[in-house]
Amino acid sequence: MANRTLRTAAPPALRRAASQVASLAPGGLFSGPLSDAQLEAALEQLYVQNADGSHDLLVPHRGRISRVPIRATRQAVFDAHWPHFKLAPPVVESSAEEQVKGDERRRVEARKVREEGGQAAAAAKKVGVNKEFFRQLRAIMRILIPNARGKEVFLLILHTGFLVLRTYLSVLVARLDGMIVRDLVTANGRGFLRGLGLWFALAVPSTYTNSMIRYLQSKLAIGFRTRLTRYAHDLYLNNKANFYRIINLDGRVESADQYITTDIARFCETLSALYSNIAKPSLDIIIFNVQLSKAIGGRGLFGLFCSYYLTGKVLRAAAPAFGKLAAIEAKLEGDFRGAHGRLITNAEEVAFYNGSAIEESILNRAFKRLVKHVGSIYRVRVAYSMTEDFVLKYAWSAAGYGLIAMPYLFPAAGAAAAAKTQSADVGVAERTEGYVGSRRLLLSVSDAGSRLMASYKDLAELAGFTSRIYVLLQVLHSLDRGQYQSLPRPADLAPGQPFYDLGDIRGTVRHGSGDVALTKVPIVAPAPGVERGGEELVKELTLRIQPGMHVLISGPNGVGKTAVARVLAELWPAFDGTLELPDAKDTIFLPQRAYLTTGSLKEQIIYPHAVPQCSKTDDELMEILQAVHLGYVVEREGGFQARKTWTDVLSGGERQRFAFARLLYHQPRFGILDETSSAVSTDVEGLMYQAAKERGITLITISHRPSLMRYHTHLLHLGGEQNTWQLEELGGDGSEALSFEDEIRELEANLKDVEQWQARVDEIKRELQPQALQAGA
Ligand SMILES: Nc1ncnc2c1ncn2[C@@H]1O[C@H](COP(=O)(O)OP(=O)(O)OP(=O)(O)O)[C@@H](O)[C@H]1O
Repeated sequence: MANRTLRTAAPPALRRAASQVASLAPGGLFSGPLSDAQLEAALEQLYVQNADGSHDLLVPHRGRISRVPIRATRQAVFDAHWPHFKLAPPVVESSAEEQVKGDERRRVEARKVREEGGQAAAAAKKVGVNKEFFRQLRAIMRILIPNARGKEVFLLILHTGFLVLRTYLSVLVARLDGMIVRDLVTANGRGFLRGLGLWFALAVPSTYTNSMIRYLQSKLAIGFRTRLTRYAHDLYLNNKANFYRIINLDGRVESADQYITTDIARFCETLSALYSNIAKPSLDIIIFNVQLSKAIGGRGLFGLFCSYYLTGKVLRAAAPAFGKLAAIEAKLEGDFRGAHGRLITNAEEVAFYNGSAIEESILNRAFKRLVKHVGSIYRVRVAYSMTEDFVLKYAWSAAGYGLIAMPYLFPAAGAAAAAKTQSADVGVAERTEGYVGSRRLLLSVSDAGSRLMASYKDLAELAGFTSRIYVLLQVLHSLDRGQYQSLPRPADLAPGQPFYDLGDIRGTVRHGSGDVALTKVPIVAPAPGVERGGEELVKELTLRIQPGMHVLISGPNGVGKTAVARVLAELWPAFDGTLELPDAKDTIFLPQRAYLTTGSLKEQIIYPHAVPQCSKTDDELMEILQAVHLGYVVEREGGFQARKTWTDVLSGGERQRFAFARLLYHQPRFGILDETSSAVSTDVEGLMYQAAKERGITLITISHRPSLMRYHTHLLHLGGEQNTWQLEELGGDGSEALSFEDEIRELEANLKDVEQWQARVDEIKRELQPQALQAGA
């Protein structure tokens, strides 16, 4: 969609198309080709809201639009799963001495986790096919197969049916093989031709069965992936902003995007492939061995099993830690992808600095680490593959030859007597038939065995992916419940000194208040997994902002101004005191960087509303844009429905004005603005502030610009000694507009004083001259 403007449809046509899209039955499909208007309507209208709160996505696909029902995971489901994902409670030490030792151990562990790049990386070192792996897999299976009547169960049953059918067909093929060779040896042309006909007749169901097995395996993988991705999304993107917490308030998972996009996909593919890779050869081995036992007898079969057992032992001992290697590979893939993501996000800045060379070396370093690791996996695989090949292809076959030959070389007495009565030719033919059949079965067993052994390697790799997915879900579950990493208070911290541990948040938050109020709330920069805890930026802030009280927050860089906004937005916790907040819909936060979403021009104004929620007409939206001096953009960009990469086409100031337009569109009771107009000229800035106040929005502004004081009634100054703060009432009602004329007048008045200041500077310089100082002395 990059930089592509769709042809603007006439509004009535668009409205008609939109109503067609909305009236489409759930699960329904628009048959193509769609008109431009319909396509626009569907692109614009991301989803259709249902009466029960669920929504149906409108997904354009190959010139059609399908309506896909999406049901959010219910809280009851998360509650039921929580016991399977929660961390084991810390061991309670009985004596004070043990307590100290336990605390030290937790500190060392946290340090190690940090050094190793997150919990997932640390966990990767312990993965393998063990009890913990099966526990984690069971917990994830609850998400993949939520009930016995689900689609996945049906797919599994069908899949199993085809697996059995394929094994049965293989047995038939083995028998037929023997018959064809027998007819050849006895020069039975008719029998040979009949055998060939049967051979082709069997080929049709065999090829169909093989294709169906692959198809069902892929269906199962995509079904699992859909369930797991939706589950992770529901936890990641809910109203608790867990996507923010996982990045900023928790050090356990790095690059969550890699987990959700790539690791989940690889986990599901490996899992569903593993089912066929284990079920099919296991079934083959059982059925083929039953068949073989008819030819080689009970003793032969016992010998065969002894050889399986021995080779299994040898291979297991020779197998490297595939799970651990796979988990580390996934982490390194994540790092590499993350480095690329960072470059894309900051492309313009890097280009301005001409920073390609250093960025390339950062990317290459991440890639090199990945390649080195993958190279080492290949190396360890060479030795393992050699052992596997030798054991499964050659040792098994040799043992098999010996076992098959037994009945022929050492026939039982009765069988030998019977053989004598038959003609020599018939005896040779039957022996050949028996031998070829058994030989094919044996080859199949050997093949099944090697697939089973190979699937042990897949199982070990699955253990690696399982551990990563499990850690992701565990962290998301615990963040969703407000449970963070906790560390003990450092022993050397003075008793009166505060220690801010994310595991010990004591503040109270009350929603539904008419004001924004903080009572003795310390503003603390959280530090997940850091021994000394969070850093106090502002000491116990107490402040009540009532409607109509416009507060400007100022102070030096890094003092904690944005941190106050983060606490008010509940992104950072209130470690102590009481926070009173209005309902979420009554407050809008405009962050420092003006965020632009993907979608149409209209969606930039109404964000985070989606089109179906838009409460204003195009004319009303135009009025809002004019209030922030952006009216011209609609025509320039091709209408409200135009879709572009907005960060590329809007200037910095325009982006900030769009953010202000959002404030006017939502018209909340409180607007918390963080340097929202730093790139906007002062005259337009003044008009925007004026427009917001006229709409009854109480402003809480973070800014370094003193010119903004005139739009506020109070000044909160941060950055006093020992993190103190000061609230000052500003003169006036904050309603004075600043125009260019006002600013010029103000500057001219200041210029008048310049002569006086210059005279004073000269005076000071004179007084500081050495002669004057000596005279003074
Ligand atoms: N995600 C974070 N995790 C931990 N500490 C942070 C985080 N973001 C910022 N900090 C720290 O919190 C302190 C306050 O940051 P904040 O962004 O509130 O500063 P500010 O007063 O708004 O500065 P500026 O005027 O430069 O925007 C800084 O020292 C910074 O190092």
